[in-house]
Amino acid sequence: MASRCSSGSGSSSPGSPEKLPSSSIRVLRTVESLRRWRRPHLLDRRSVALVPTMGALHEGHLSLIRAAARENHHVVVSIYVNPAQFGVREDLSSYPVTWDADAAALVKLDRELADDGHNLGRISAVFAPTTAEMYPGGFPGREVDSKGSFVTINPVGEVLEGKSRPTFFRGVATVCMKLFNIVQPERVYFGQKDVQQTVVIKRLVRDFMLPIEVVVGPTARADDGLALSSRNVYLGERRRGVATVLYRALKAAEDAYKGGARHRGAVLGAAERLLDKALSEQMALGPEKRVRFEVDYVSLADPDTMEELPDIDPARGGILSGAVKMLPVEAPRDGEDLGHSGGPAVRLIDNIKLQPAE
Ligand SMILES: Nc1ncnc2c1ncn2[C@@H]1O[C@H](COP(=O)(O)OP(=O)(O)OP(=O)(O)O)[C@@H](O)[C@H]1O
Ligand SMILES: CC(C)(CO)[C@@H](O)C(=O)[O-]
Ligand code: BAL
Repeated sequence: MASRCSSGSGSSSPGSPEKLPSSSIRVLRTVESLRRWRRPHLLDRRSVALVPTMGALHEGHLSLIRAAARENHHVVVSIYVNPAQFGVREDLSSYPVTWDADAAALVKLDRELADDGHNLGRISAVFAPTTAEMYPGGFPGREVDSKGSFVTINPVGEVLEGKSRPTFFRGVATVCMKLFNIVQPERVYFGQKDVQQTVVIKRLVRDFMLPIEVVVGPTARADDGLALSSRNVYLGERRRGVATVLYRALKAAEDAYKGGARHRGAVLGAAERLLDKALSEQMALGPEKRVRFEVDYVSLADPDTMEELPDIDPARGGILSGAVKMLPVEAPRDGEDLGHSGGPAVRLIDNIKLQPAE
């Protein structure tokens, strides 16, 4: 369960660099300190990887760090909850901040990496800046019409997640451009769970000629298939039991594709039927038992543009994706676990890559 913690408590003595407790992982909080750490590695030709995160680390993040350590001499993990990507009515104020648990997870993983002879590198640094550091001209605001130095990647940033969250990809692209310029990584690691984000980042790298390789790691899932996500802590037990509905729906659509369906209606219809049935079953239960959810979208899109597909070209495959809003529990039972911050509505996303079939 996530806990709130206002600041990091790395170990340091006067004059020595701050490190995570009992480790060699440096904690760098300023652009200047990161650059100072980075400079010698530009000269000694040691490769540096960046794994950008917003903290509240889970196995999905750790799997990206493992992949980065296998292929690079140094791994930098950034932990920064970037306000610019949260809409004005989104969950910035309650987003889980779990510095101590994150630090412990990184130290444990770093030992594991050191013991495994197959890795090129380990976790060298955590970059944990403040918003004043990341937005030196002053934070430009979270409104759609806020003025400031933003990076926009359209039209891919306007559809699907971008339609529901109009400032989201502007915030992501802007902060990633900053992180890439600060860290100057050879490789960056992103998760397939946020598939549209990976497409936006690949465009950013291509269109701004950044000398960076974008690596996408597979979605880490719980045993029942739910995609791991920092926001899962909002769910509480009752909604957690139903939260796999989106994954099951996408699986049903994938099964239709694997069974030979190629038309959009036939593929997505399988997902929509599962969602309708699951919602009807929930609504038949009383308010003290049921879980209500709203489907934001279910999509079948081109893997390179995220534009909707009328049919699947089996030579190219496609991306099945969706977003579902799990509504707050209606009639909580005495002592019921409602989740982090009292269990507000929580928007879950997921996707499945339809592999080329021919
Ligand atoms: N289940 C997962 N498997 C693989 N990568 C993941 C998973 N969840 C997140 N990531 C990746 O980790 C990186 C950092 O993501 P972030 O810190 O936002 O975590 P998150 O769990 O996606 O949080 P949120 O609940 O806010 O979406 C992103 O590249 C994201 O795609
Ligand atoms: C890439 C990212 C760290 C940018 O803030 C964020 O969008 C995330 O955690 O996926
Ligand atoms: N993993 C995506 C970050 C966000 O939803 O803000």
